[in-house]
Amino acid sequence: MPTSNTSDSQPKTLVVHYSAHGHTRRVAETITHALGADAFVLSPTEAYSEPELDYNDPRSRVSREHVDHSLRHVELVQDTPDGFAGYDVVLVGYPIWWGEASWVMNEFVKNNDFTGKTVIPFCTSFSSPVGASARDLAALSSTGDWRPGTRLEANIDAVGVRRWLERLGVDA
Ligand SMILES: Cc1cc2nc3c(=O)[nH]c(=O)nc-3n(C[C@H](O)[C@H](O)[C@H](O)COP(=O)(O)O)c2cc1C
Repeated sequence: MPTSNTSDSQPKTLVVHYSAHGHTRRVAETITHALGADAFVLSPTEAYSEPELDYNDPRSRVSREHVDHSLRHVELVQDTPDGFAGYDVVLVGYPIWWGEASWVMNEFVKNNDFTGKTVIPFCTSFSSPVGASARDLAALSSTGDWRPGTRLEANIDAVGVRRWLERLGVDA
């Protein structure tokens, strides 16, 4: 449930993320605390097990989804955060999978109306840059003011979060 965003003059901010192994979760939690924002976690109806996430196994779930885009429909327990219409700024965090945004994000992006919202993508990865991942998510959504995506380090702190958003010119 919403915990903050008490002042009416402040933009109302939501941090949405998916994380398979906790790195993106850690960043999302840092951002949430730094901004006094609300949080929403994307949960696949069928959660990925460790063997299913094994990208070295060509038969694993994630490897098959990588090769065959028709398998990438990942149903979510909840597509739309409670009170979503009331948020001004939505930060969207995901891990990089094979250079792309984890496709767990796709249903969230496709099934929500971002009209009037500033959307700020961020990712974590082993080493890959954000690349086209954020632009690809923006292209999936026909609504919202999507800002450039940024790869963040898992150990980013509150000062780093503020610097990042200042660079983007975002008041969150
Ligand atoms: C299926 C899969 C594919 C991945 N592909 C890449 C990749 O192309 N480049 C990269 O730098 N890291 C890749 N990684 C590593 C993750 O992006 C990285 O560990 C990320 O921080 C994980 O975030 P999470 O712990 O929130 O899931 C991949 C991980 C998985 C599970």
